[in-house]
Amino acid sequence: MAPSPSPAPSPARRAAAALLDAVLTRHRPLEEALDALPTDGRPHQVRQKGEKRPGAALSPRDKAAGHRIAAAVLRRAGSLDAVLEPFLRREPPPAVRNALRIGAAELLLLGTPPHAAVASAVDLVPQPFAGLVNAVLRKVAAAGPAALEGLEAERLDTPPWLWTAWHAAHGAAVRAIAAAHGHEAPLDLSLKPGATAPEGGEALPTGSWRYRPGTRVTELAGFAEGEWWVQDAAAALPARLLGVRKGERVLDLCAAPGGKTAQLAAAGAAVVAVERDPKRAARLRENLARLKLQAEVVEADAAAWDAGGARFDAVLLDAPCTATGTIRRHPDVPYLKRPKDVPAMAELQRALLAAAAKRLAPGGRLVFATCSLQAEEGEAHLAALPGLGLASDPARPEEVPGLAEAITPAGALRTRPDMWAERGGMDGFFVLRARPHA
Ligand SMILES: C[S@@+](CC[C@H](N)C(=O)[O-])C[C@H]1O[C@@H](n2cnc3c(N)ncnc32)[C@H](O)[C@@H]1O
Repeated sequence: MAPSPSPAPSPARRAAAALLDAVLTRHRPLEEALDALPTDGRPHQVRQKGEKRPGAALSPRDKAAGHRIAAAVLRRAGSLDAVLEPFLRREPPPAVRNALRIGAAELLLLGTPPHAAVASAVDLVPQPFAGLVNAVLRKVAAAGPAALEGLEAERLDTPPWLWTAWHAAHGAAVRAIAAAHGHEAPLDLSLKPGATAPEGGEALPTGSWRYRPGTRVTELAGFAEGEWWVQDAAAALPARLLGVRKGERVLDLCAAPGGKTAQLAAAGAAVVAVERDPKRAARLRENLARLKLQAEVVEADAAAWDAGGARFDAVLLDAPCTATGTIRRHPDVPYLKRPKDVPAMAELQRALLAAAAKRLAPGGRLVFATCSLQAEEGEAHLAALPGLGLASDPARPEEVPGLAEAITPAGALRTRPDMWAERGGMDGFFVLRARPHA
């Protein structure tokens, strides 16, 4: 009698395996891989390489569960591999390694009952590897979450080049930064003036509202009505520091998806928002429409666009960067970025900063921001200001309530994921404000 085929693994684990393959093997962004997962109702194509059988349908719930499992693996892959290490005689193929990581994450981090975690990980791999995965994960299950104790998780879960760079830039805080990356971030909202915050949130001193990690936007009242938008508390600081007033002409460079455009427009400024990527510009327009806010959206390269010679009272440049300040929200970042990306991004930022300075009216002010923890993409840009005819305009503690610790000796803002740790942390941003030389 032919052996009966093994049961299909749960759609959520199958999705998690596909997401890990995309990020770890093919170096694709997690969000792109998530978007590529087929939505409910269609037979899904998430299969192991060479596998013939069609998969089950992937519901939004399974997709969310698969995302959660994959994110847990990405956050703690170094620690999970260290637990698995003693039980492996040789390196398994990537798909088997990922199935082991999924099983170990379910056993040690996500509280899945051992039988379900082991059986479903076994079902993810081709038959010749089923015995290995079963044997290894049974040993991990026997050790339980105690297997993680005593490991130097912060270092194991951080690529060495990032650790070295953060240690050089942020000193002893590197350990707390790395520890913060082990946890899912809360959901932060920015509210339109006069809007009521959805229930269950905490008002933060800087004006954002915070909801527990895992909160879904669809759970909260007021989304469709355009009462608020999702924006990390630290991401709301650059526009806050620009301090725009009603009627001012404001230029928002590198604007999509538009969190900062929305802040500026909601403050009553006449905003011109420049975004190079047409798809992202379309998203920016959609977001503004939902929020019932106005801005002129220009699809252009901010480094080359001259605004027809126009000058602005205030310019915000939220420059593209390596995004190492957002690892809590994007745990794929450490696997996608390489050391050489940092100087390349810093060079692009210098060009954009020079272009932004040219658009500034006499007496105007400019805010430059990146969501990176790398000093080359942050603190190093201060040195360029005099050459651009600008002087730093230091942030004052009353402008960032509860966050005076983020003001650097040079007057810039440097937030880190370990700040406000008791409240759930914040993204890592660098923000400088400057004005033309007197
Ligand atoms: C950090 S994101 C901006 C986030 C946005 N400011 C917000 O608050 O929602 C950077 C954006 O810059 C855009 N971008 C990158 N290079 C650009 C350029 N040369 N000119 C204009 N936009 C650019 C990217 O497509 C991306 O949408």
